[in-house]
Amino acid sequence: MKQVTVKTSKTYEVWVGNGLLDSAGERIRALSSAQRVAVVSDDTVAALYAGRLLDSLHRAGFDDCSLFTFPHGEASKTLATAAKLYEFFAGHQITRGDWIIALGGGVVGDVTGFAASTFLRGVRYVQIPTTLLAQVDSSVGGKTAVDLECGKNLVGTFYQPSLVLCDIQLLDTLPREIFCDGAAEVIKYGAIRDRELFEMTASPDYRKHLEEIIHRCVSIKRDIVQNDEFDTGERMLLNFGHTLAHAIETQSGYTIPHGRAVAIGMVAITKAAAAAGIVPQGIAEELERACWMFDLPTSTDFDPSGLAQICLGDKKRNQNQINVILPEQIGRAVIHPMPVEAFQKFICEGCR
Ligand SMILES: NC(=O)c1ccc[n+]([C@@H]2O[C@H](COP(=O)([O-])OP(=O)(O)OC[C@H]3O[C@@H](n4cnc5c(N)ncnc54)[C@H](O)[C@@H]3O)[C@@H](O)[C@H]2O)c1
Ligand SMILES: O=C(O)C(=O)C[C@@H](O)[C@H](O)[C@H](O)COP(=O)(O)O
Ligand SMILES: [Zn+2]
Repeated sequence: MKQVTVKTSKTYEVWVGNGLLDSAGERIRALSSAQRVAVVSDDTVAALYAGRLLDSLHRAGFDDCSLFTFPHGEASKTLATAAKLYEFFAGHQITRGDWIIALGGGVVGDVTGFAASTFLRGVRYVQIPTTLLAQVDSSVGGKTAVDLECGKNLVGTFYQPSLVLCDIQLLDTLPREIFCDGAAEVIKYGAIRDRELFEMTASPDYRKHLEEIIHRCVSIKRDIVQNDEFDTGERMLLNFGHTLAHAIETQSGYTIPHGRAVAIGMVAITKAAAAAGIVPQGIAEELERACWMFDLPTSTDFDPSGLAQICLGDKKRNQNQINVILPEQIGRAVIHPMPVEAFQKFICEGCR
């Protein structure tokens, strides 16, 4: 079992290990005198794990627990789902003293966090991430969001969870492609901060090192988010590959999963930067090889000028400048500001 303490506007623990789902009730009870708990999940995850979570909550004396589920997938990460959550919380008389639990992947975590941050202007919530992606990345750091048709995560808040429980055993039921989506974010963490992690990712006995890998990613995220909770500087490094990824997801009508889009985004932006002479040759190929180990795609057929246009609506643009994250080497990334016109040319020429 490993533990990471995150000290931001809220201080909280992230636990990484086996068996955390069944002890969730007592761990939450140690922090909370809530009378009511609302659990939010998607249909797939609820069928697998909600029963065990509810049993654990009841054992810990939470007698008034309710469960809301929505259809799985990115298409549910919307204001419409958030609105249903508000009605559900109100209908179950959730108060500011009660707690909300997000049980699921990044979609459940992001939309539940968003609803928790806005319902009654803030109800405490716990993240119990059930995908690799959610355990290494989305459950920590307090970015919450919903998508708009025209762009990814365009509505959201910064609202830290009160506890994060990463139960590695829950990953046993993940289909391989969904596990591999998470590997894209692990590759990102290695590429921006930790060459050893990057190499560990590429090792054949990857699964044996999951606790160590999740712990390393969460620790990197903790360090970055503690320095820049509100994404005005260093935190932008966590966006390596993401501006393009978000454009790809949007262009696909959210049918291309986030992890796959991030894999394409990291490789494409690094290739474009190498072609422009901004980063050394060879890094994109190293990234590409790491992605291929997880059958992650590394290129797209979408028209680059259309993608560049969508990129300009994402969060890394500030007036006439856009911040592009680039790896100078595996293990070290930098924020490279570009004028908007130069960025469009950079994407159109570099991503063909
Ligand atoms: N807030 C952040 O910092 C942050 C960071 C990274 C990604 N994200 C967001 O996370 C989302 C992607 O998350 P994701 O990849 O977890 O997708 P997801 O939540 O859609 O989960 C993927 C699929 O796996 C299923 N699933 C989840 N856990 C399972 C389990 N244990 N066993 C079997 N099936 C399971 C789900 O039902 C779903 O169909 C995107 O919306 C992305 O923008 C947010
Ligand atoms: O926590 C962060 O900061 C990240 O950028 C992590 C990303 O992996 C994640 O996909 C995040 O949701 C992207 O944020 P956005 O602000 O670019 O929407
Ligand atoms: Zn991401």
